[in-house]
Amino acid sequence: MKVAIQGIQGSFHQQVAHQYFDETIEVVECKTFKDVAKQLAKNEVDFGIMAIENSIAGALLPNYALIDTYQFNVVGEYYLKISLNVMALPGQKIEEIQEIHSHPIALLQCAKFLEKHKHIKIIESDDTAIAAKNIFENQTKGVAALAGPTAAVIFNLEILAPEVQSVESSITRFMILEKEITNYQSKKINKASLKFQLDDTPGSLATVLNVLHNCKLNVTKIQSLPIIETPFHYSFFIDVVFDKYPHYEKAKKVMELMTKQFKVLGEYPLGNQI
Ligand SMILES: O=C(O)C(=O)C[C@]1(C(=O)O)C=C[C@@H](O)C=C1
Repeated sequence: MKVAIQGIQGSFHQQVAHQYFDETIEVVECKTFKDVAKQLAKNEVDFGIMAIENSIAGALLPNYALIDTYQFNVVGEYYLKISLNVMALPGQKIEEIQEIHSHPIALLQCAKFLEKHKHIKIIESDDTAIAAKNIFENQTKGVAALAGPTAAVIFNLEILAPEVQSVESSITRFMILEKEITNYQSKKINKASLKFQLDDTPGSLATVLNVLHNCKLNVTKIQSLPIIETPFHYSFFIDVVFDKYPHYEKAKKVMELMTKQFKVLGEYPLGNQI
């Protein structure tokens, strides 16, 4: 089975791929999330994995847009604890570090640390592990990477400052994507990701939320995304959790009538919350 991820060996996406599936899968490394989408769209891989939100840095909005425009199906989700560490070639002190390289979402998670070390220049990289790999391959002194502990082991780097995320518990939620739904998922479905638009009239969103409440659905996330063709109008992306599938089916029928462009992005089992 082939699974496309953004990042290389030692990245958080790679960890998720092996933990969600198993060690036997073939991981297809991509430079960008767009490349992950292209691989999946061309049927080059069976699944794609995309980070969708982090508990400190917030939503990865471009990934909402990719999942929507490529019409992928969300077939699962995975929550991973993110431990970010400052790592560099062995024998250096934090005072000697002039640059720190990492994925932009990882950098955002460490804003407090970076604020305290103003002498360090912040440079964005494609993923956390590639930042570590570049230091190792070029044997660059004075440069650190912000990455997970596995990257330090793989690329022989020393951890100068462990766990520098702004709060101890940083968790990223990842979406497991398929182009066409297969029957891989045999677990109970109790979560759904939905998208819709509304007329810009008073109470239109409140009415939808009331329907969800009346149908005993718990809204776990609501995200709006601009409709780029009509400035300051938005699409809504909502995640709901439910005990009984018929309750969700009822809500879905009402929402199909009440909203515009209603779309189910995926129905899947709620991931294990950390
Ligand atoms: O750079 C990595 O290691 C990734 O897997 C990417 C990514 C992200 O896209 O948010 C994954 C989890 C962390 O939140 C930080 C970075």
